Amino acid sequence: MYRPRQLNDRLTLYADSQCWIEGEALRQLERAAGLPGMVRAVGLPDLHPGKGGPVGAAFLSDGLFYPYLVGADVGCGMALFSTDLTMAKAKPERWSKRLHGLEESWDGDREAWLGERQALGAGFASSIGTIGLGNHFAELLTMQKVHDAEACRMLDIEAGGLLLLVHSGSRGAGETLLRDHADRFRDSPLVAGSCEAEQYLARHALANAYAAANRELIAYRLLEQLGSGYHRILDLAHNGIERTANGHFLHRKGAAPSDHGVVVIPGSRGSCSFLVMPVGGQADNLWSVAHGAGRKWSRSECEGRLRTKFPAASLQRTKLGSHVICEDRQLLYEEAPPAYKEIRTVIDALVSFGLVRVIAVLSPVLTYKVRRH
Ligand SMILES: Nc1nc2c(ncn2[C@@H]2O[C@H](COP(=O)(O)O)[C@@H](O)[C@H]2O)c(=O)[nH]1
Ligand SMILES: [Mn+2]
Repeated sequence: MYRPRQLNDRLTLYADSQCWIEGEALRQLERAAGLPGMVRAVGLPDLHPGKGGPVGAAFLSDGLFYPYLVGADVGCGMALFSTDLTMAKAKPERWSKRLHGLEESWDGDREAWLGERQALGAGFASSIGTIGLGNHFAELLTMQKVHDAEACRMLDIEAGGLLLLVHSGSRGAGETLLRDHADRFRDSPLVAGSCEAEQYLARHALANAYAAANRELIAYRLLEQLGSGYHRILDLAHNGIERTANGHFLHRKGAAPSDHGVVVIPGSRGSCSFLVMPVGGQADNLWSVAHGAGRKWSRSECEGRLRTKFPAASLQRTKLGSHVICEDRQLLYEEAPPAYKEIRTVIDALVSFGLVRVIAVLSPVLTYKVRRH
């Protein structure tokens, strides 16, 4: 088993020589780990630079916490659902023409949906059930390889069945939460127990609940169009702050919780995703593992790098044969598979550090990003 790199007495990096990590991401990680009140920090193998701080990292602080480290999409995460659909009867080409409307307001009872999920106070009811732009998506996947059949059986996952992975967050709720904080405190921390800290944490809890309710409604809306029910296998937020049992604050920014059982770690719409089971105590890695492959290229450089080799229309199919619904030319380039790092190096690193074991490898069938209105 490999040992992680101890960058200083409070900072550990879980990346081996195969993981490419940008210098700026390391600088951001070191800077954040050195902030007042920080007890410990970890960088994960998908580490890459972010707006305020690094993405692919977790931070433990004492007596105060830093909203800006978690950013505007509080509660953003991955939810995985089993469906009634099978690969044998899948019609991805037909579905890619038929599926629609996940960028438009849901015409069902939004208040009831939010209320039943303790998310009504978050506001932004008109956005519930919408994917949002950027890196968010809903994706049907098939099982490419099963490593642990018993674990799959326990999770109610069948080899020929299609799974639905939804990546979305708290939409306007998280955005206004960070904006309101930054207007008053910029990147300063909030002091534990202060009125401002309690107010922030209360809105954070609502944003988290909203994000999970959003992912479930996206699943419901998409699968309703395909005549399928669903069953939630997991829902894990990779951006957020939680109070630990001993009163510390655990920040996760692009870090999947590894203390709630099975985790799905996506690659890109053109590569595999992995279902993994965390193993061991997980305290050294702050109960967190990678949340994805992590970006290799910034959004602004993608079109320039890819345009000559890949006409926009060619990006609506992937080299794995899957279909992509994305009627936004710029987004097609910004989120193209080459913009992301190699997921296998991330998974190999997690396995070699003894943090997870692989249960199954999933392959994309159809990815829904956005339809033009
Ligand atoms: N299976 C898919 N994975 C994707 C897609 N687009 C991005 N990704 C992966 O998800 C994470 C999300 O990271 P975040 O920081 O934006 O929360 C990213 O690192 C990629 O590995 C996709 O369309 N399908
Ligand atoms: Mn996310």
